[in-house]
Amino acid sequence: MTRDYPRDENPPVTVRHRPFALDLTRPLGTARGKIRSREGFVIAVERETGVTGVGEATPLPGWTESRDACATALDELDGRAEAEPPLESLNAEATPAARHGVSLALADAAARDAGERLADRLADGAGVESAPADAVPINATVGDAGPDETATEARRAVEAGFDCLKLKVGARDVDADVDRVRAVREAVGDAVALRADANGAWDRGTARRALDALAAFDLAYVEQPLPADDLDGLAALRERDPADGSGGGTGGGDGGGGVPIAADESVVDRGIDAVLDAGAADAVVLKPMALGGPDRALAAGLRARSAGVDPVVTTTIDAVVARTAAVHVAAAVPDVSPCGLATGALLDEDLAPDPCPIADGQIAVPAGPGLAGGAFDDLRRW
Ligand SMILES: O=C(O)CCC(=O)c1ccccc1C(=O)O
Ligand SMILES: [Mg+2]
Repeated sequence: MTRDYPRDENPPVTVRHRPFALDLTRPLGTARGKIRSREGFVIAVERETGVTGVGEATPLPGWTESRDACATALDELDGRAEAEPPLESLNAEATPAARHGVSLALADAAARDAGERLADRLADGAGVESAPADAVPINATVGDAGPDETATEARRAVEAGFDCLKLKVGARDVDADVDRVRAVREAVGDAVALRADANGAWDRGTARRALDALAAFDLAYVEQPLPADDLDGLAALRERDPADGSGGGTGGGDGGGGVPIAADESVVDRGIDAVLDAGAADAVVLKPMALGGPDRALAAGLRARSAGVDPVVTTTIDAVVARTAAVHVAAAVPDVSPCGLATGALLDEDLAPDPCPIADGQIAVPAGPGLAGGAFDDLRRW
């Protein structure tokens, strides 16, 4: 028999986890090095009602805790039946991936028990009034390669229906990146939105030079042109003074005719409030795995939105469970900008078939209950 629990009361759960390792089809080149493989944990929490929720903790060192630290945090929860949500013992700053995995599994279980989609559950919990979308706009992710290969990849993405592309920059000198961006713009034409992600590679002078040179290519934004902690530098690149009385992040435009700025690593390292308060960004990139869970990523997105800053949800090249969760998070953000959720094809293999079809530059939000109905049932049993 299923017992109903009021939504704020958490029934006892038993937590389990097991490791996985997945290779990328080919390494994703970034200014911070190549991502070649992803190692993480599938989490299952079983409620007293008999319902099992599934989650994923896939740490990416540099963005989250190490694999060992994640394993240690999860080991401490394993097999324990708890009346209190085990989330209390997981620190979102110290072990964000572990907290992500457990909070996702708990939310999946709660949504399944309630017969709701995860997106609806998340939106409800965060006080979002509008109903989550059934599909979310996405960008294609184009890695670091020479101009010809980058342009070919970009053209292929457009042929596949994408109208927003994000390319990695910052691993080469500025002139080489300008050549790559020019090659892509010429290959795809003016109707496609282009983003460039420097992953914090530039110093202030280089960033200024890069933005001036890239201004010719009508970029939707440059992501993390400066190191994560240089919030004042980011604010200055927007050509607006955060202390001029207009407040942080109220503009939502490009702050003075230049290239708009997005913050990614800054949100992880300094927190969403510091980024918004500093007026450091026109857009913020939110990675649920690095921010400690779908709930925390959604909360950050809503804070950004109310400060006039555009939220964008992306993955850390996660396996299918966490990618699907990120799709639900994005769906719960009203009018979300194109999100970096088309990363499944970067993996050579996966934990389960992908329940989120991509078409016409959009990714579908799976019907519930929970993450994706029965799609991950094999992952609940081991
Ligand atoms: O945003 C995307 O298109 C995909 C996600 C992505 O680029 C990424 C993936 C892993 C680690 C860092 C990043 C990043 O945005 O910097
Ligand atoms: Mg980024």
